[in-house]
Amino acid sequence: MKDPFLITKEEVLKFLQPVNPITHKGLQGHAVIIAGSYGKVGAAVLASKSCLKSGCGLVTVFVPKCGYQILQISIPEVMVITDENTNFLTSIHLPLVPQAIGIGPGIGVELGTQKALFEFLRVNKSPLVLDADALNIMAENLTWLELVPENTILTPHPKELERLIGKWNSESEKFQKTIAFSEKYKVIMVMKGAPTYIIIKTEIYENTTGNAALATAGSGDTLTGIITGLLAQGYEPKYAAKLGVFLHGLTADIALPKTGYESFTASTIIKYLGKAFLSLV
Ligand SMILES: NC(=O)C1=CN([C@@H]2O[C@H](COP(=O)(O)OP(=O)(O)OC[C@H]3O[C@@H](n4cnc5c(N)ncnc54)[C@H](O)[C@@H]3O)[C@@H](O)[C@H]2O)[C@@H](O)CC1
Ligand SMILES: Nc1ncnc2c1ncn2[C@@H]1O[C@H](COP(=O)(O)OP(=O)(O)O)[C@@H](O)[C@H]1O
Ligand SMILES: [Mg+2]
Repeated sequence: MKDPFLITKEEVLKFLQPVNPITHKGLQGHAVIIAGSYGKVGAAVLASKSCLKSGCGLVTVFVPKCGYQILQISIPEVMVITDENTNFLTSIHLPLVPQAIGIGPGIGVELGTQKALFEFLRVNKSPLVLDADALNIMAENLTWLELVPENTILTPHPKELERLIGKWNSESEKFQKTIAFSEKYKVIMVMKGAPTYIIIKTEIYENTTGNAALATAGSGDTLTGIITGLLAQGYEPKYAAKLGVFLHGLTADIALPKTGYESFTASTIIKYLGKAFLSLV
């Protein structure tokens, strides 16, 4: 295995985009988050809130009908479109072409949702982040990966990674298989963990931020929102992935002295995103 490149503050400062003083929401990117099902609407709330707080101009969330009021009340800044179905997604139609889409947190693996994901992938042209149940569905239908745009970002945790690439017998085999997967499907693999690695074809990047406080429900859902928000702002996929994991980890490093490991939650990631951005400039 090649030595990984480190994702450090110095590295991310090379491609961090400055904010244009005369920008407006229409220039800051419109992101869509497709997430949630009955009992897991929280995943949609966390992903869309973190997406907005990554600097994106407009965020629309697509949820089953059961998520409508929850979203509208918990995040008034986010626009909501609902599926025709009540408890899970069955038909994903967007009345806009967004600059980026994040799909998967909390959507479940119902047959109707699987069909909806396939139809969505057939027509979608926007840059994409695939997470959670979108990955679980794709793992059973690997040929669908031929439908995704080049450099689509996949964000598996170790179990999701195993579902995608199969079991491994050693760390080096895990990397070999992930590299082969990234090359075969022309996708960026964010191998979440402690630490998180990003695989782009044969290149390996190792994140230098983050700590065990991130081992909490919804932590990955917020990462999906952050990376999608950065993609929508025009970051190239490789930079959106690197900056996203760096900022996500940084929130935990900044918050830890105040929250301790125990009381840090996914909402704390969102709360500290501003401080993470500020610590870069
Ligand atoms: N508030 C919410 O609505 C939440 C919704 N969630 C959604 O719930 C669905 C199920 O996701 P889960 O990830 O819980 O279920 P999975 O079945 O995909 O993953 C859980 C399994 O993965 C293993 N695993 C996870 N991280 C690991 C690590 N770092 N090292 C080794 N093993 C690891 C666990 O031990 C467990 O066996 C997803 O759609 C997800 O987005 C979760 O994100 C939790 C919060
Ligand atoms: N011990 C740890 N140290 C650093 N980061 C961690 C640790 N445990 C989990 N994380 C991070 O937290 C996130 C967990 O994602 P995931 O398992 O998808 O959560 P969820 O599905 O509940 O939202 C990943 O970004 C992972 O890298
Ligand atoms: Mg997850």
